[in-house]
Order: sequence, then C-alpha cells, then structure tokens
Amino acid sequence: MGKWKVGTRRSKLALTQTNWVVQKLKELAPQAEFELHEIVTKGDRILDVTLSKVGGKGLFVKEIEQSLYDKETDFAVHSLKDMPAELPEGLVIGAIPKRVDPRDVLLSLDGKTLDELKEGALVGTSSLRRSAQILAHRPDIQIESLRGNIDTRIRKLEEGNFDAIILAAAGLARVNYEGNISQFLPVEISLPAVGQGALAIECRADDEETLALLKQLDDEPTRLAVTAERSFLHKLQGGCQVPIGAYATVGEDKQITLTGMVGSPDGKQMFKNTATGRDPQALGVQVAEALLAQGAGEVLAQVLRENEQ
Ligand SMILES: NCc1[nH]cc(CCC(=O)O)c1CC(=O)O
Repeated sequence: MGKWKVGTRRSKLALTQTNWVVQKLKELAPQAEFELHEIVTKGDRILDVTLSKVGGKGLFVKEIEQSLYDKETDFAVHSLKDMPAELPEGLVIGAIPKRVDPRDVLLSLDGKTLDELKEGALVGTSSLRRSAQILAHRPDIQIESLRGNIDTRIRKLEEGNFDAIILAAAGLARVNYEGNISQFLPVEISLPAVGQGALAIECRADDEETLALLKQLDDEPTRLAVTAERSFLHKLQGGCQVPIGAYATVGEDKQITLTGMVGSPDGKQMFKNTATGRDPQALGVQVAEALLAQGAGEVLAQVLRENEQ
C-alpha cells in the first residue's frame, strides 16, 4: 500500500471535508498513508470582491488542479458545487461519496422562517441563485451581498448586519454548526446549486492506483444524480456564479428525476422544468433544452453581460 499526497484548501470546511475522506479511506485501506498539502486558491485571496465579477468559474479549484498535474498531489477533495461543469483534460472525478442534505437553510437570530420575516427584511447572500428564488417567493425582501467563509458569514449575522442569511445545510453540518438555523428551505422554494451537498474527489485520469483506492468511496445514486445536474449546467454553459439551480433524485429502479431552474437575479423571471429518465447526460440536456425553449437563454445572457461590466 502506498502513500498519497492530498491537496486541500485551508478553510475549516475544506479541511473538515478532506479529513473526513482521509478517515474513510484509512478504514478501507488501513495500510495506506496520507499527507495533507494545503493550497491557497485565487478564490481564497479575493473574498472581499464580488466573486461573480471576477469570473467565478473554478476559482477555488484551479491551483489545486495544477498541483495534481505537477504530481505534487495525487488527489484533492472539493465541494462538488465549486467544480466547473467541465474538467480539464487529464483529470477526472475519481469518487463521489454519498451526498448529504442538499438543501439551503435560512439562519436568523430570532428563529423566523422565510414567511415570518418582517416586510422588507434584509437577507444576506451573494448567490444569484439564492436571491432569485428568495425574491420570487418574497418580492419585498432586500438582498445584500454576504461574502466570506462560513464562520465569517455567521459572525456577520450575529453582529446584527442582517435579519437572516442563507447557507448550505451541508457546509453547516460538516463544521458541526447547529446554532441559528431557523428553516431548511424546501427545494420547491430554493432549488439547490448543482452538486450541493456532495463531495468530488479529483485525481489524474491515468492514475490507476489512486482510482482503485477512491472507487471504494463512490456512491452510484449520488453519481447518477449529480451527473444529470452537471449535464444540465454544462448545456446552459453555467459556472457557479449564475442563477441556475438543479436537483436530481434516484429511485430504486435507477430512474433519475431532475428538476432544473434558471431565474433572473431579481426573481421576476423564473423558469423550471422536471423530467425523468435513465441516462443522466441526456436527462440534463433535455431539462436544459426545455428551459431554453421557455426563454431562459435570454436571462442567462443578461446576467453574463452584467458580470462583464
Ligand atoms: N459557495 C461556497 C460553498 N461551497 C460549498 C459549500 C458547502 C455546501 C456544499 O458542499 O454543498 C459552500 C457554502 C455555502 O454555499 O453555504
């Protein structure tokens, strides 16, 4: 059994996720040794600028992928939702472990749910996907940008800067946060980001030994679901800074049900479609084409134009 060099970002969430994966691999391969390599990414360095304006695609993964190419590391653990729809040549997702709760959660200091927030309440999020869906449900709400890692965002809520903020349930669960969660937003209100709640373990496509190790952590239903979601995202040419959401579930018969959405950041236009199928790639394309036929392409083009300004 060999020794593996593992690339990870330095944030608490990234380290927790990486350590979780390493722990699981140690259980499966007790002889294997693992060495963590902490890597600072562009996304970590520019957290105070609006990420959507610096071209969000893969901001948190680029340097980590370079270290895989350079063989400074052998695999890296990412939040799947931070991964661009297309991987660079020569790299693959070696394993997608079983997904945890994919939902968004609302955090507020007084325990109010989305429907209970006062008229004109101030909600912090920098996600266009979240703002589109919150405003579609509660047009009176004011959305303000909220950046930083999970700790920073929660601190800004606690300091009284917002009536509520929105974060991913998965990230909070991974750092064991149980504080001011006031509502798990149903996916009918807030369709999650593509891949939310899932991890992706990336490695070199030709590294058979690492692929064999990682394969043991792969969860087939999760892989089918996120493959459909990522195919949908890819067809819409979306990165992580576009108002796109998707969520797929897989039945016992391996039937995949995928819902996709595109919304304008102000929530005034909202396109959704749900379809079922067995081929995840084809299903993603089918749902994307249904949204494009409804006019979603124009909304996406508008967001891209605004990001370029
Ligand atoms: N956008 C940043 C990000 N990337 C991954 C997670 C954690 C949740 C996950 O793995 O899906 C978060 C935090 C959040 O959106 O609240």
